[in-house]
Amino acid sequence: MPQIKKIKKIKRINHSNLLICGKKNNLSLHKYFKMQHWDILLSNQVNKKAFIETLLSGEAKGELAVFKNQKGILFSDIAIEKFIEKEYQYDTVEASPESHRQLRTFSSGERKKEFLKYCINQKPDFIIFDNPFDHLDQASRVVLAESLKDLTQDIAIIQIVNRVVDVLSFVPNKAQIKDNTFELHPLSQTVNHFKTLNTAAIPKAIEPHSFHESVLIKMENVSVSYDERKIVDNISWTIKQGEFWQLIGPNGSGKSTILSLITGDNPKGFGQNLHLFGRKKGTGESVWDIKKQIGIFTTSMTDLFQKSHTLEEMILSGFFDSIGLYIEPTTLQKQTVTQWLEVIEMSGLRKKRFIDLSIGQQRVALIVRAVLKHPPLLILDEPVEGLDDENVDLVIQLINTIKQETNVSILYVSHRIETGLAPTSVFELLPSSTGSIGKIKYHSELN
Ligand SMILES: Nc1ncnc2c1ncn2[C@@H]1O[C@H](COP(=O)(O)OP(=O)(O)OP(=O)(O)O)[C@@H](O)[C@H]1O
Repeated sequence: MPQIKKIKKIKRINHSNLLICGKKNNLSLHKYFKMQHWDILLSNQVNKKAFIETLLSGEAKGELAVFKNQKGILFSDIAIEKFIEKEYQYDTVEASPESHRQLRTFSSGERKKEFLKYCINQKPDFIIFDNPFDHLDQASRVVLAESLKDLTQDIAIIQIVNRVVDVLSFVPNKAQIKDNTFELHPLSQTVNHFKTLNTAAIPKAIEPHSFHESVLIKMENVSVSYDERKIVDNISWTIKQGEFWQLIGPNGSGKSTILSLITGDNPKGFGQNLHLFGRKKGTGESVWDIKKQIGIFTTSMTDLFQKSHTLEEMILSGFFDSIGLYIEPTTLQKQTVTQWLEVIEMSGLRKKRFIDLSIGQQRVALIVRAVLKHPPLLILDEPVEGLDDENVDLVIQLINTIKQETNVSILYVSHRIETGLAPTSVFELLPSSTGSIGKIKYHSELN
């Protein structure tokens, strides 16, 4: 933004501030003079944690040096998780004292709202928002964007995003950071040409799975209540072999609840008309009977692989459903992983530690691990959250290829509709006062 415009804006803020407050001391004028709002697009190559540290510790350089000696606070999913853990551990209510409720009892959207109030109460000079729109449904996104816009009247904001679509139009200063020099570059809106995966040769399953019926999951009039509050009401849904479903629904509509029924983890499935891989829930099946039919990716799985496993070992461990590699893999298993690494173009990284890979590489590798045995059902729970546009593109290519080249059924859960993703069916949860009802929004038999 040209300097002249910035000065005009600063003058206006000072003026309105004087009108509202009657008087302002020099310190406040100084503060308002420095108030700048930034939107920064970060590639996944950038060490985000380190970048945020530089901002909070006042070590940022160049144009961001304005935040030196200012009190900053971080608004992020990790900060919220830490709060939830702390409140749970000490049995306290800190983030939302007026509600007398712990943060964990709120839905994702509500948590963000409560935590934002908490951040504002700390009276910071600036707040860093790390991908604040992740995990939010469309309506909650609009509400949060409005709150951020209002907030810019009083507190400087620095929004850090990984996707161009999340850049806010009302934030005047925009830049992108491409590497760990943290150097600011002008934000380019041009369409990038991303890498194309070599997806022609997806390795076949070493052993065909043992489940051959066409219906994998069948729920009829399934309902779940918590504390006498109905969450999902009379859900009927069938998932068949080879289908590609996307499960959508606003925050709190019950998507995770439905997933936990499908994975056999939710005891509320007992006594209901719920059939998992040919068996009615609660007829003596073991959790293992269900788990072995499912390959799963959730973002929290990344944290499981924090030791010094190499990329190759991490993927190989998928054959044994273990977190580390404790059994010597067979030659065939090693060959299969070698082939997969070629598909995802990561052969050169096979001996690199998984934790040293970029977040996008980790994500692709974890999805490969989940699909390694060609399970009847692959569950992908928000697989592109936190990724930049380039890595989103890679993950979507991989998912579409799994659909085209294998008979694995895919259940993809996300708030975002990705333009490149091609689910053939969509199941939607629609909240009501008596729990969410389920609706097949779209279903193609041509799988
Ligand atoms: N164990 C539980 N005890 C009490 N309430 C619960 C429990 N698990 C989920 N809920 C409530 O059930 C509702 C649905 O939650 P669920 O996590 O299934 O929704 P979701 O669609 O996955 O939400 P989001 O998109 O925000 O992750 C929420 O109001 C949640 O607070």
